[in-house]
Amino acid sequence: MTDQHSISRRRLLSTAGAAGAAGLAVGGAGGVLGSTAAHHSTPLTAVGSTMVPFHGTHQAGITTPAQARGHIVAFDLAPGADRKAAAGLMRRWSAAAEAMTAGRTPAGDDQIALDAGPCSLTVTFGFGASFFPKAGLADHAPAALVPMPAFPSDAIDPKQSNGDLWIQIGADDPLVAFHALRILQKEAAGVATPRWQMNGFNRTPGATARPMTVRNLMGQIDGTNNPKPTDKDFDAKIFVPDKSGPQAWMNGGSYAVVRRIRMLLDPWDDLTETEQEQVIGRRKSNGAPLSAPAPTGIETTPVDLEKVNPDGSLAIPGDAHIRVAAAQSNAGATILRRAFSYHDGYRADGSPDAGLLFICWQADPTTGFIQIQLKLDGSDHLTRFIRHESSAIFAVPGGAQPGEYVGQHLLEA
Ligand SMILES: C=CC1=C(C)c2cc3[nH]c(cc4nc(cc5[nH]c(cc1n2)c(C)c5CCC(=O)O)C(CCC(=O)O)=C4C)c(C)c3C=C
Ligand SMILES: [Fe+2]
Repeated sequence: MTDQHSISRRRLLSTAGAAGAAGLAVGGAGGVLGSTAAHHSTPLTAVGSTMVPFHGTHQAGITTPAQARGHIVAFDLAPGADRKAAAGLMRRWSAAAEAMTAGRTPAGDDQIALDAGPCSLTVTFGFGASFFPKAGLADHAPAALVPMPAFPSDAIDPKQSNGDLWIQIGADDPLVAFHALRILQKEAAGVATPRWQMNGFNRTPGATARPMTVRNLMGQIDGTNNPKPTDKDFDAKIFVPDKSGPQAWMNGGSYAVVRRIRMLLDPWDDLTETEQEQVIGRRKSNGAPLSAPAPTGIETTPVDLEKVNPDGSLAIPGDAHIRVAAAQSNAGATILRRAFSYHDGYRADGSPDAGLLFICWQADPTTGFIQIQLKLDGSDHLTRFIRHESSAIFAVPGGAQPGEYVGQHLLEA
């Protein structure tokens, strides 16, 4: 097991999928924080000094606990940029990401994150389907990187969707996250241009009395029933199994499905709390499933989809989100959800332009997100309170080893 995986896994387990209040601090004199740590006369806090290693079997930012700040950005290759140019860009991006995630200053630094530690910074890189023909690598395009089907309730903006290259940045400090975004955008000059960019957030570590699963902007505890790295079939469901041949470059990788989902918060707020709980199938206060009697039910109480109320009705309604999305309702389909909330101001009608930057991870999008969304769209009560407005699927290769860059096995195949 790699350092990255072991640190991430321990943090994930210690916080039950929540943003950790105090991650593993890896720093101090002579530690991995390097030059930035040396500037500090007093030690950094746990939030500042927590480091998620860049190198590993899998890229960081997949099993890493939710971070307080996120940026996702898609780029298109510039006209004439070929495989060699793309390889140079991935090499520069990886070098900058490795330095910043270790708390060191990258080449061409602009001092935005000066004084801060790595703050759990992760940088995750992916390739969209349109990348492969442009880079002369059509024969290496993974079969799993299928076009996203159009779902009946979709309201997708193509300009805010897809893209040749994708970066997900997460950190527990907004300046550290922006710094990474700015450095990586500057490195792309002449090779790739931003296509779309979105900003998200989660709880700040330490904001709650104990580490908790995050709440979304509808006020629900969100992320409870995610698969855990300790689950027997976790790796098989979330990561691409090793193979040989032209797609071996995806060994240890995963597929990211990205959906910007606006929440219709005004109609949602018109519901009573009980009605809201019926939409999801869990209590808002503590996340307990509606099949667990209050007050004994807690967030981790197993869901009982068969449970009936004394009046004969289902305890978890037939159209409740957790029933329709459950693996049992979708031939075992399993995804790892790792979202950020967003708020981009107000729409013309005065309603908040806010919701979820829904990012989920799986070994194969067809048997993951697509399988579940085919069921949700139409039969999930939550559909009436959300709009899917942008969409993308990215092939996210395995992590780089020291001395390598992300995507090297593709670009130098
Ligand atoms: C296609 C997959 C999914 C989409 C799109 C989606 C959107 C979405 N979900 C919430 C809020 C919650 N989701 C919860 C559970 C849950 N959601 C999905 C899948 C999608 N959600 C799954 C597979 C599950 C787990 C189901 C189970 O087996 O129990 C929950 C409950 C708590 C939890 O387990 O995380 C909430 C709350 C929103 C607001 C949203 C779109 C904006
Ligand atoms: Fe959900």
